[in-house]
Amino acid sequence: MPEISLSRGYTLIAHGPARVRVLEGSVHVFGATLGAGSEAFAEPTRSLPLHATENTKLHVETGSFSLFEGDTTPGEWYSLAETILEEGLRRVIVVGDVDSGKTSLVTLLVNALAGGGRRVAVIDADVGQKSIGPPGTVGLGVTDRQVYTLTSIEMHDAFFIGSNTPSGILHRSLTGVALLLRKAEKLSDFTVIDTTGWVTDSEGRELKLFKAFLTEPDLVVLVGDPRTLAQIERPLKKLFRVVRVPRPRAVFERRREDRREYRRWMYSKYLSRATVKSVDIESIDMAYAFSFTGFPLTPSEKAKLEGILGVGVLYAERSDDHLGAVVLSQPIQQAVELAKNVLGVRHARIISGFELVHSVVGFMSREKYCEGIGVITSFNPHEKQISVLTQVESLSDKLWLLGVQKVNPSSFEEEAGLEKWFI
Ligand SMILES: Nc1ncnc2c1ncn2[C@@H]1O[C@H](COP(=O)(O)OP(=O)(O)OP(=O)(O)O)[C@@H](O)[C@H]1O
Repeated sequence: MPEISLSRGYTLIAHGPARVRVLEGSVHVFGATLGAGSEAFAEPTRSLPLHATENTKLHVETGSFSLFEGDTTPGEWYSLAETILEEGLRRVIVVGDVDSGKTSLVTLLVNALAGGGRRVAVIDADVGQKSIGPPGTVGLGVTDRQVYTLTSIEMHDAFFIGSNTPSGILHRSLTGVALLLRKAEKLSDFTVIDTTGWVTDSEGRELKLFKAFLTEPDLVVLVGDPRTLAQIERPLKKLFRVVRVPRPRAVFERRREDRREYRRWMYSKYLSRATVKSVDIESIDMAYAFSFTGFPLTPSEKAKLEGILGVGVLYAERSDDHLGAVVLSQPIQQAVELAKNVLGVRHARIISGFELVHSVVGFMSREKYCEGIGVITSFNPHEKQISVLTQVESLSDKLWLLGVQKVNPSSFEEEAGLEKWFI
């Protein structure tokens, strides 16, 4: 691939996946300086604006490129960063529409605030288009150095919400932000919170409002179209300091397929060193599910249940209002109703176990909200074993959080997921 001479003042936008090496001179990417010898990688479906601050020579490998005159990053973004640093605004939340440039602005703020002994925490609550932590999580990373992309900040911890959208589970997203903020502020001088681009309907607006109520930011930054953000801006202005900044002039909008492809890349990143581990189903404790949450039935209760259902029962449990069972074949509905009556429960979840296959799970421990994620690869009814592709060790001492998303463990492509609370 060719060498490119980039004149001072021009911006070369690399569309990922793309790799660029600076041969001579230097470029700025969201405020981070890349000098001669540095390399930059634009993630699949994302773009990196390389702004030449002097006459520069680049070596470009793979990817496509566009050239712009001037800096495509708005001047207001740089002034905003200066204000935050000068006034010591420790807690900043960035809110905006999809593809408004939120993540890029957060990157620029990190670059302006980190360094000189200062540490910056980023809480990445953009669960569908993650930079820090796998998809379906709120992630926390801390850095004391400049980064040209947030994905290079290591995940310190995360909170698995179990879905690529907070829709219907706002409480999980809010709890994740609250818990990680507590951790973030022990580790850093500044915390910047990135959010999803979901700002338009009532649930999306509520999520943003509650995130602000919960985090009590020193500054709310609204990025993008004022008309889209008006219903968030007015209430927030009454309570907090709010500033509005424009979106960059060269943002490249991503289609639904691009967003899926980006998630595929992120899943592969977090599962690339994973191995398949097998666990006895009786040793699992789960949340975000009905199954694996009740008291296991004794052998005699299980035998009685088999008699009522008329099918082999591998595992069964109950709580005050639910019966959960893993069975060898599906019983008839009347038998399930009879079992509910006999046990005096309102709900029955009778599963074969195969429903779980390819589900994404999160693993929580006492030390970390998220030790990592995994993909259930198989269910062996006769051995009562579940196998999971994961980097996490010793799965039976973790709390399993069952996600609704399914992912193919070989290609990492998303598959149709579970209905919430189906299992
Ligand atoms: N100044 C800029 N010049 C060129 N491209 C940019 C600039 N700022 C952002 N982009 C690109 O535009 C795309 C969208 O930006 P970004 O991901 O920051 O927006 P977002 O609002 O966080 O998106 P999402 O809706 O996924 O949350 C990205 O590929 C990003 O690299």
